[in-house]
Amino acid sequence: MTEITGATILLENVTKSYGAKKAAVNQLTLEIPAGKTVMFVGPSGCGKTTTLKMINRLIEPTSGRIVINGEDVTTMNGDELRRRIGYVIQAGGLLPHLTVGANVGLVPKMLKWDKQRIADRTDELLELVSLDPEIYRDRYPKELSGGQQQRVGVARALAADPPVLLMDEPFGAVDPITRQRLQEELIHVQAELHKTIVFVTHDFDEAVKLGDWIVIFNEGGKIEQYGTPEQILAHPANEFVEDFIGSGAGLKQLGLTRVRDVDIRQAPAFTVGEDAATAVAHMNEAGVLRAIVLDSRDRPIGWVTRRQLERMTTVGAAHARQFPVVSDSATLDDALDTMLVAGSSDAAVTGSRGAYQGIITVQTVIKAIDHISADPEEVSTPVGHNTGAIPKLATGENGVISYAMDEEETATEVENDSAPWAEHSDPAETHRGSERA
Ligand SMILES: Nc1ncnc2c1ncn2[C@@H]1O[C@H](COP(=O)(O)OP(=O)(O)OP(=O)(O)O)[C@@H](O)[C@H]1O
Repeated sequence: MTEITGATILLENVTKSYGAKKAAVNQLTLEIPAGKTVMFVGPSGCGKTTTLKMINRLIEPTSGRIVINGEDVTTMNGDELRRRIGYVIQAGGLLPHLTVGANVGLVPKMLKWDKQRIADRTDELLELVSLDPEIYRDRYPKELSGGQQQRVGVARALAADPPVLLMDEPFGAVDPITRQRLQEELIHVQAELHKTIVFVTHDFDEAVKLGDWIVIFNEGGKIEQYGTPEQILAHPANEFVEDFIGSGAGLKQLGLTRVRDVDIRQAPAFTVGEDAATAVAHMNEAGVLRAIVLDSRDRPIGWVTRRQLERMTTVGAAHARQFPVVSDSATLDDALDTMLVAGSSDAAVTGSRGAYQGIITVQTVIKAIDHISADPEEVSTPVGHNTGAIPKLATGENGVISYAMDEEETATEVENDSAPWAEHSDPAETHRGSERA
């Protein structure tokens, strides 16, 4: 079984009123299962950010309770709480006068880790978000692209290994292609780490792509539907949800199938510096006319023809002709898009940390479209409503909570979650002053 390092979050009958106005979030009860990614979507001003920030108490609820892994955190010291919760905002929120390495190592340093441990952790996290530590560790944020800064923001939020990650429109400020890459990387990071991620977005397609669960909010933090992307697309709960999804619901189902779910073809691949004659021999054996060129970290950098290789002594990068690359966590929608934009009928597929997996072709995608099922599996939905009713909670041994309304699976996840929730720290600490409501 995969280890879940995230924590269960329960908002219990939570209300937030700003002054005398109608409540921004009204009597919201919401369960966020451990180790899952839950997306908050809804129209502007419906209370997504308010709800998110009540979880780490950057915004204090007017009433109600917040329970994390069975522990009521509503009245605990807010700074202490935020040290246990990673927080990622748009553009990464990096400190401009600190290097990338120092930004990532900020919280470990505050926790007085020794220098070597901080350096090791920083490099490990930069690798995790696909930034070569040798190249980026000593750069300053302004020397990075928007997408790279955002990756550093994610690395920093993970530095002290918090069980919960709150992400507030983290990819809102980057171009669509970078956004796609960042989304795919987050999927890879989450597949390795199994954090509990709460993610606010304006973009329904992003919610479909990243979410295990999606909460569709209406004004006042009212939950219109809480379900898996498949459930919501196949069975929108009401007109509001239908309107929100928009007209392309059928096409959006393409966004539910990942590259890794379809047939990825193997194609010969050789690393820069390998003996060219041996490579040609392999190609002859396989009966192919072109091969993928990989860098020393197994990442595809382009392709060469057999004829080009015949003129080389070792496989070189110089002649490698670029071609589109998609992650195996990309949706078929994105993969097709990438190939069409590049004018190519195939693309290299990469896995974790950008390593080469094989190739996907337009033909494969078209074939897969025929097999997309419109009938989602039955799964039990976590608790989520605005009636103010609180699920019956029983606190058992070791502060483990169980829900009378809940299914066995969630309760098991809670019990299995032995992550030392109390020992973590918040990498976003230094910028939270400006975020405080
Ligand atoms: N500090 C504040 N003072 C007064 N009202 C506020 C404050 N912050 C938010 N609000 C109001 O609370 C409601 C919910 O705001 P919130 O930022 O949570 O919405 P949102 O769904 O995240 O919106 P968006 O998608 O536009 O970011 C809005 O009506 C907003 O005007």
